[in-house]
Amino acid sequence: MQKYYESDADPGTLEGKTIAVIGYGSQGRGQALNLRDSGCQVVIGLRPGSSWQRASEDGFEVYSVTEAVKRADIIQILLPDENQAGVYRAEISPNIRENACLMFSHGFNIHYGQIVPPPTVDVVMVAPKGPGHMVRRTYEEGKGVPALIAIHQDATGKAHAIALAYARGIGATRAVVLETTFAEETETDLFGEQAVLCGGITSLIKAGFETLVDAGYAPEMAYLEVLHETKLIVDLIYEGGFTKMRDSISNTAQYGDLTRGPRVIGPETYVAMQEILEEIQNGEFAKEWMLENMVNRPVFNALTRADEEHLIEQVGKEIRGFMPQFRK
Ligand SMILES: NC(=O)c1ccc[n+]([C@@H]2O[C@H](COP(=O)([O-])OP(=O)(O)OC[C@H]3O[C@@H](n4cnc5c(N)ncnc54)[C@H](O)[C@@H]3O)[C@@H](O)[C@H]2O)c1
Ligand SMILES: CC(C)(O)[C@@H](O)C(=O)O
Ligand SMILES: [Mg+2]
Ligand SMILES: [Mg+2]
Repeated sequence: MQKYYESDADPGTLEGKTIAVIGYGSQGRGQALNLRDSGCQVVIGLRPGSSWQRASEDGFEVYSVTEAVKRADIIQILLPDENQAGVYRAEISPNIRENACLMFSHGFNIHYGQIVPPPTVDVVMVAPKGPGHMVRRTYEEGKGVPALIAIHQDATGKAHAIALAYARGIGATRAVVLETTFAEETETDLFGEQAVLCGGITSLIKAGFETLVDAGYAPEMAYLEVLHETKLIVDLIYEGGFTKMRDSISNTAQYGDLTRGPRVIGPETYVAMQEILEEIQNGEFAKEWMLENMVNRPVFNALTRADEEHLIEQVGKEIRGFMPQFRK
């Protein structure tokens, strides 16, 4: 797999170019602040609302999406995936300059054909492999979050150099940048967040919590055991893989881990993961998510509310309130 580091990117590629960051949420804010600190010229494109005020308070020139796109050589679309196609049709497509570079941090809309850019523009991806808040925090610490780059369309012959320079601007080349395709990024990203990072982990924690509470143990005990300590264990895995984590836990824990873990994540889970991956690959998930948005998200809202009201969230709020590391 092709990998890039700091010395592979030429920051001069972005000299004299205006980058319009469209959207100022998790990724928009993190990427825009990092780019500015790296010496890039950045404007923000938004609709009126709370993000507008935040971007202005952070010292950015903020415009409507239409005005920002008119000023831009590079347009990084950091709107929610479900809003991108509508905004693209109404405000980006009519105003985009010939030879501009259209950029994404996730391939969803290009891969599933929701946005079809004209052949006169570059279409690239720079996708940080981490939440936007961490993109900013690690940059401020002098480090970076790894990123993926991909080229969908190279109208100018400079698409690759722009993507790499942008990745450097957000701090990603301080870690590592991997070359991929829109298809590979989209499918692996959706699978990861559904089956492991977000869906898998919350379901696992919830199942452990409910099992302990249903058996009569105190919710506070269950919370500390299966949620709070998850981070401490995952930090060790993150730093040095399973081996470092297992070096740090007791032999008793390690024996339980090796013999009981596969009973929790057994053949049934592999089948479910396979099905989830197939729904991503054949476009079924993308279609379901687009339709869910068209009917004002009944499933999304009901399931979000149910989890917000779950005992684990109430107990967690109370326990974190006692711990100094969570106080602002
Ligand atoms: N959240 C992450 O950490 C993360 C990580 C990797 C990739 N991504 C990708 O980055 C992109 C942005 O995701 P996010 O989570 O940062 O989004 P977000 O929901 O945090 O922020 C979206 C921003 O767009 C603005 N916005 C929404 N609708 C708008 C409209 N119609 N017109 C103008 N502005 C509008 C919002 O006010 C907000 O500023 C997505 O493609 C996502 O898949 C996100
Ligand atoms: C941060 C994630 C989960 O990795 C990203 O893919 C997202 O969609 O927010
Ligand atoms: Mg994602
Ligand atoms: Mg992701």
